[in-house]
Amino acid sequence: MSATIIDGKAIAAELRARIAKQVETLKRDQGITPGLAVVLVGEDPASQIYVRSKGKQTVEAGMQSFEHKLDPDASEEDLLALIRRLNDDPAVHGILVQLPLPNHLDEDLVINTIAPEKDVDGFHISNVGLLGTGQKSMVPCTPLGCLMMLRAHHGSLSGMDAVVIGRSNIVGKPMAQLLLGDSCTVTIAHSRTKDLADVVRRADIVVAAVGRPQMVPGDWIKPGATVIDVGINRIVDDTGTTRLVGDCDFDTCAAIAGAITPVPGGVGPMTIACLLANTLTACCRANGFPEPEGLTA
Ligand SMILES: NC(=O)C1=CN([C@@H]2O[C@H](COP(=O)(O)OP(=O)(O)OC[C@H]3O[C@@H](n4cnc5c(N)ncnc54)[C@H](OP(=O)(O)O)[C@@H]3O)[C@@H](O)[C@H]2O)C=CC1
Ligand SMILES: Nc1nc(=O)c2c([nH]1)NC[C@@H]1CN(c3ccc(C(=O)N[C@@H](CCC(=O)O)C(=O)O)cc3)C=[N+]21
Repeated sequence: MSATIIDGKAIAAELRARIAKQVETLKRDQGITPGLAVVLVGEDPASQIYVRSKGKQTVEAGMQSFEHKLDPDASEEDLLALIRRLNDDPAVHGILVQLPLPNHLDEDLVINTIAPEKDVDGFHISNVGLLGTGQKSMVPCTPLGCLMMLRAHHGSLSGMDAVVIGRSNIVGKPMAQLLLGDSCTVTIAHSRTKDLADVVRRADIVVAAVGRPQMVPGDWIKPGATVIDVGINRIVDDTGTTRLVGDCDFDTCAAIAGAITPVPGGVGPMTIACLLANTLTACCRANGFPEPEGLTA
């Protein structure tokens, strides 16, 4: 293996420590505690794990955590009413509705009901538009975490060729916007892309956000390129044990890449740290305080 491992877990811990310090100052000097509300509809076990871990890290950063659990068959009306209540609650600076939602709920409607300034996921159409036009917005946590790791490793990304595999609204598209904002030449690949291997081979930066275990092999990677693996896939390996793998085949990619993020311990921890960063940013904006430095794009 030759690649440098980009240690998302360590970078996230450092980010959370900086956030905790600023939260403490905010509480001491202004008497204000940033608050994050997380809404979970249903009982998806993976979602429950994420929500628990978000709540724990929110409290560890000195913030208030509000958890709202709704039955899997909760009505859209009830969910929208809850969101409106949280929009009006001055103790809540950030609102996250865990996705995916059960099929009977209109995801776009639900997201667009969140007040844009409290939309710490950055999924509201206003935030998507602001990001796309280079204006101040709430930036989606996973792509923001990826950008922070890329900047930590490279400094400037200007002029680099970046390929994002995946075009979802929550990862692929905002990731491409952020890379463009940092002056990369960006290609977005997806399930209809022809000759994906050749497209990926051109990239100095590969961001894989597909949801297919170990899909990207090392021989697609340009020697020395940086690989950011967003995928979180649970597989049962040859020995019968369940483990977490990314969208990239770690061993073969690490043999060729210049740098790579591991799964677990890469993008995942950065996502949660960026959620806390967005909550602090939202709290400062809501109160007219100066924005904390280095927490957003
Ligand atoms: N670490 C973290 O914090 C997070 C991790 N994730 C993980 O990231 C992964 C992607 O998530 P998400 O964006 O929500 O997933 P989606 O399922 O919404 O999107 C997957 C994308 O991959 C594309 N795709 C599927 N198959 C192929 C293929 N064979 N070749 C090329 N492209 C393909 C799809 O193309 P098309 O549009 O044509 O269908 C689609 O654009 C998942 O593993 C998810 O668990 C997600 C969020 C946060
Ligand atoms: N509204 C909304 N916003 C999200 O940001 C959101 C969402 N819905 N739905 C689900 C996805 C997924 N996601 C992850 C967050 C952290 C880890 C994470 O911390 N992973 C650990 C491993 C955790 C484990 O062991 O399962 C790691 O990669 O090291 C993973 C995945 C956020 N998402």
